[in-house]
Amino acid sequence: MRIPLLAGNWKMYKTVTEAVEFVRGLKEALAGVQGVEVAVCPPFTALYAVARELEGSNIVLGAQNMHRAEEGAYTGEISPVMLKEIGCRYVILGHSERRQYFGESDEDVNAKVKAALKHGLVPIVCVGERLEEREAGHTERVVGAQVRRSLAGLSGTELAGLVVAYEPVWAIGTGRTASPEDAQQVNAFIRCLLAEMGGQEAARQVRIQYGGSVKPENAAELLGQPDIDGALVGGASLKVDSFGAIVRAALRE
Ligand SMILES: O=C(CO)COP(=O)(O)O
Repeated sequence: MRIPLLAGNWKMYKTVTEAVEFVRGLKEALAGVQGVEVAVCPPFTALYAVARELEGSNIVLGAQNMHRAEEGAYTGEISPVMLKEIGCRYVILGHSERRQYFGESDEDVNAKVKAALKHGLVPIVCVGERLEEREAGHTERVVGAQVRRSLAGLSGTELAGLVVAYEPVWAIGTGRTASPEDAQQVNAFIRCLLAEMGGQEAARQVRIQYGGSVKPENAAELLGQPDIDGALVGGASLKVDSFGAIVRAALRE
């Protein structure tokens, strides 16, 4: 059984004060919740304070990005060692906003994935097609290439332990969600590909999330699909009520 992972990607939202206040509310809202894993991924500045606030709770911590090197002269960057020490379990890698605005390639993502695994962080590796690619019928070709390149050179055991997030770019922050059937189809395709890359057992274990305008109203149907093992939530993860409702939708499924 794959335990669904509901992760909130806060992007560049919330000061330290706002983050701590939010997490206090979320802890209360999710007290006693079991059977799903819940993670929050605040901006770097709030990680330390949020980590302290989460101690002893059923919510875990993730970061939104990292550098591939352990340390070095890379002004403005954060290393996997730093994230691990602060208490992160997850790190989002290759988010489409990183690819689009910061020029991250699949090769960059691959190097970061390997560095994350080396330091005991679980990567949440994001893939997804743009609107024109979907409309041209190239979704599987684009997503397939991203998966193959971003996860190249990993063993079956390594693949089994990570998380892939299918996030169609046209559904991010637009209010436009992939239909549950479309999302299921791509997630199942990714799982097949991972079976080719790392074997059936790895494919059976790896968790594949869906992301892109997930909200309380559509969460249950998306999370009810057999190959959707949780959600990577942007906007709706910034409010306790909406994120809590999405977590509860996963519990029902
Ligand atoms: O990019 C996302 C999560 O990583 C999705 O963002 P929205 O949920 O705001 O569409």
